[in-house]
Amino acid sequence: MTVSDLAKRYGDVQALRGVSFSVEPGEIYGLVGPNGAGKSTTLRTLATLLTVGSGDVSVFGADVESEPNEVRKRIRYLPEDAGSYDNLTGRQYLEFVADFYGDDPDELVERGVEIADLDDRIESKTSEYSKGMTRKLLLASTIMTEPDLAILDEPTSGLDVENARAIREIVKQFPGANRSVLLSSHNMLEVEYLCDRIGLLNEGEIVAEGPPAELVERYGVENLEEAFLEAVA
Ligand SMILES: Nc1ncnc2c1ncn2[C@@H]1O[C@H](COP(=O)(O)OP(=O)(O)OP(=O)(O)O)[C@@H](O)[C@H]1O
Repeated sequence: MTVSDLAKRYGDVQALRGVSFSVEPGEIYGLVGPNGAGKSTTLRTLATLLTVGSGDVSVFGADVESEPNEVRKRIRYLPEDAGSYDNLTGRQYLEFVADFYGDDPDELVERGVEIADLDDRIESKTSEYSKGMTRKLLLASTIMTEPDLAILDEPTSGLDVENARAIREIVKQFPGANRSVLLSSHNMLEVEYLCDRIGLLNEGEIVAEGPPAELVERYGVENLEEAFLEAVA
């Protein structure tokens, strides 16, 4: 997956100013930056939901603008504010999603139930779920289909410590030889733990990129938060 010199404007707002990065098979790549840096805009463009302003964006060789259906076959996207269908139980929601994918929906649902790890609450209506339970269900429904690329927008935002940790473990387990993750976060500790490489995004530009430990070393600082401050200074 490659993003090359992506720029994007909303009216007067220049949201992205020439963003370039790639995600290699098997890795977890994090786009990290403050509110408004352009993380969601980048992820939504990759997920074929926004037009490319200028630049090139391709996923496994397919161009997101000219071949969006090819891209959609290979990716799954979890928006930050995603909801489920309130009148379904957790299991029914997984069944609903599984029917769109794969030849064996039952197997997908079983995998989803296992990933969500909600015990018997999987049989409860999702309208009764806490935010953490909903996020676990949605993340399970996103990755149970084993996409080549899972695009996760702020997967742990707004969750308590325990739920955030559960989500991180699910994400950490996901990559395989041909499966990678692109996520966004403004939590530096989280990306330090999760990501093989990160891109520090600020005001629509990647100001530094590399493995978290290498960035810390490059700037001669104690942690990623300080590295970010140095990179934008
Ligand atoms: N639909 C829109 N219309 C106008 N401006 C927008 C729109 N969506 C995003 N923007 C602006 O584009 C810039 C980048 O926004 P984006 O949501 O991509 O950032 P972000 O890094 O995901 O931030 P957050 O962490 O707050 O979600 C911001 O200045 C934002 O106000």
